[in-house]
Amino acid sequence: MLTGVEKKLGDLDHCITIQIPHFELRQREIVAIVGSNGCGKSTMLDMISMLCKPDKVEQFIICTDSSGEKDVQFLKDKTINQLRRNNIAYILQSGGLLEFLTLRQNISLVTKLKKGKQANFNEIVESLGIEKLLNKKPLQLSGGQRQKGAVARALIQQPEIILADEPTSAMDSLSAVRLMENLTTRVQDSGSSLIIVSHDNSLVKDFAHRVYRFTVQQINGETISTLHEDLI
Ligand SMILES: Nc1ncnc2c1ncn2[C@@H]1O[C@H](COP(=O)(O)OP(=O)(O)OP(=O)(O)O)[C@@H](O)[C@H]1O
Repeated sequence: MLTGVEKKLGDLDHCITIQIPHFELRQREIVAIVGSNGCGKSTMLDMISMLCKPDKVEQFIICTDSSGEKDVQFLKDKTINQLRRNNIAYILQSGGLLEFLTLRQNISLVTKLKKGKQANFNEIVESLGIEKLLNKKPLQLSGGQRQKGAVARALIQQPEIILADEPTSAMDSLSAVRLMENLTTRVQDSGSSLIIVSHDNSLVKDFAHRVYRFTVQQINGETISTLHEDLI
C-alpha cells in the first residue's frame, strides 16, 4: 500500500511530478496501471520494487506471508534487497534478460538466488512454448520470445508480487491473450498478486480486477501526473 507518494523526474526542459495519493494491492488481485506515454507508470513500478526511492512518502507498506507487514521507509538497504529478492519478480518491458547467458541460464539463475517455494521449470517453459529456445541467447530471440522468457523467469520464482511492465508489447494479439491467461491463472493459483502496466485496453478489461489511471495536468506551469482508481 502506498499513501502520499511523490516523485519528481526530468530536467529543466521537461519536469514531471508523479503523485500517488493512495494505491493498494490485495492478495490474489490483478491490478492494471494505465495512462499516456511518460506519465510515470514504469517509475511507479520502480518505486514498488524499491529500486527507486520516492521524494515524499507518507506510508509504503509491504505485507508478505514470509516477512509480515513492513514500512519500507524504515528498512535498511540489506533488508530491502532481501525483501525484493524473496517476494517480488519484476518483468521489464525489454525482458531484462542477461545477454551473455542462455535463456535456460537466465531462467534458472533466479531459482538459485531465491529462498522458499518455486514452480516446476519444465512445466512453466512448456506452457509458454519456449522449451525449444532454451539454449539460445537473448540476442538470438525475437522481442516476444524474450518477453515470454522474462515471464517464465518471474513465474518460476512463485513470488508474492509480480510487477509486469507491458509484458506483451512485442507479441501478436493471440500470443498476448494466451500469455495473459497463463500468467493470471498461475498468479491466482499460487496466491500471488500482479500489477500490470499495459496500453492494451482489451487486455486490461479482460484480466484486471481493478484499474488505476494516471491523469496528466498542467498546474501553475508544472506538469503533474496523478494516479486515481478508474472504472473498468
Ligand atoms: N532516469 C530518468 N531521469 C529523468 N527523467 C526520467 C527518468 N526516467 C523517466 N523520466 C521521465 O519521467 C517521466 C515518467 O517516465 P516513465 O518511464 O515512468 O513513464 P511511462 O508512463 O512508463 O511511459 P511509457 O508509457 O512511455 O513507457 C517521463 O516524462 C520521463 O521522461
